[in-house]
Amino acid sequence: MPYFPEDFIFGVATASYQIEGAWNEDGKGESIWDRFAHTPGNIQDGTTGDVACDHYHRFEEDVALLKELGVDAYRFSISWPRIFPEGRGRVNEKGLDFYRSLTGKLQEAGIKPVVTLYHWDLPQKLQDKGGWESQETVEAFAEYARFLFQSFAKEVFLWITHNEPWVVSFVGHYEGRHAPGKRDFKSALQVSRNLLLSHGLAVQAFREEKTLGSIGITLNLTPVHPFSDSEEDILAAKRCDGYFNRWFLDPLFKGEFPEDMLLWYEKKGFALPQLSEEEKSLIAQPIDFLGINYYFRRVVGKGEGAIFEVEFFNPPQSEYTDMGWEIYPEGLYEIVKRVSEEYQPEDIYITENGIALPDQPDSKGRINDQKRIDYLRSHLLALHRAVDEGCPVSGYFVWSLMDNFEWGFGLSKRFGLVYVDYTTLQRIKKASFYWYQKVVKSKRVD
Ligand SMILES: OC[C@@H]1[C@@H](O)[C@H](O)[C@@H](O)c2nc(CNc3ccccc3)cn21
Repeated sequence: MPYFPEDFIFGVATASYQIEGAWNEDGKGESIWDRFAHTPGNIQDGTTGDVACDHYHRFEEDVALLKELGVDAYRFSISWPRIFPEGRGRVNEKGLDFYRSLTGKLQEAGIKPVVTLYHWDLPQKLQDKGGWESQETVEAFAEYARFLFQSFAKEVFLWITHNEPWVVSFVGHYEGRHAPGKRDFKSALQVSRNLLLSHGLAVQAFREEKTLGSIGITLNLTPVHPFSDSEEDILAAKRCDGYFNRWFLDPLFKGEFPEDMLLWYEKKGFALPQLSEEEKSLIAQPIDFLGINYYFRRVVGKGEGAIFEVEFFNPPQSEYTDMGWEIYPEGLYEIVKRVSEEYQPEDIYITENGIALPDQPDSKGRINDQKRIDYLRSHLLALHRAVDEGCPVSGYFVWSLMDNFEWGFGLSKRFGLVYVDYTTLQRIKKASFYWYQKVVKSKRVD
């Protein structure tokens, strides 16, 4: 029976724009996701995060759910425009008070706060001045981070500078499916560079402020498998591994963007200015842990697609989630092993893993999400194998505590251990809530 170490951290994760609501209350400034969701056509089901789970007003009820779940830690993000409505300068005290109240309730419940500084809700005022393409946002982020390190100097267990810089860069600035909705590969490359620089400045500030806790960054990593063992499919998989994984792993742990990708982008007309020695050191300064968000793998072959010349495949024999993502638990083992061996991070936390399902209450108001239990079990067993083989993994966070606003899909995709009825905002614990409660309590997966 696989037991996790006694001090292994089990938690759940959320993010500010996805759960808080109160989008324009108590002095909060507009974010790029407020603007993006208010723009017709951007969100598949036409909903917004204006109310979402109304966590801003219901956080005490939600902390009570966390306490009942028995988690060791709770990962949430701070809404930058709730603290600095214009991105920098004037502080919104009521915004700061909300997070002080939240961390206070967590402390009372014996739950460790894990804070993500940036989970995609950039102040719109900064976007109006170029957003992540601009040096001003890099500097503003460093100020925002330093302010939070000073304001929560002792309360936070883990600090995560950025959630998934790959998504911010390429889904937000190339694919255009996320805010700010740009479709410009050159912008996406510039954004990825600035996100890394801002991460480095934040880590520097963390060390200077002598803040308690640990600091790291969270990447969404996906194993990339070639569709066949043909030379061209293997090369296509290598290109995708560079695009999805090594583009951020290499600068963070080796101080350089991957050479093969720089050459490929240059060949495609996207020359990126070299990082200076100072920039390389800033980005690659030591961090205390790497956060990994794992959901699925990718299977690719040679294709005619514009920049990457790849085609994606969905293996017919696999099962898929409500997001259309393949269920591939071994991928969690693979990515942890690969990152541990190739990049030697000090520590690893699985900061997100979960599944979207078309959950609905039955005639008795219960939600029997057995498929979510099966997904979480299989991924925890895969993770346990990596831990058993000596990989430095110290914790695991389910995405998500409760159903929430799923970005471009709106409220239609449900990832929660707790169901949210968006007409009444009632929370209903799913079967997976009670299953995970037992795992957290026993540190055992059966
Ligand atoms: O989609 C589920 C979650 C999402 O709600 C979180 O805010 C975000 O951190 C998150 N990242 C992924 C995995 N990566 C990803 C890949 C392509 C598009 C968007 C996200 C899944 N999720």
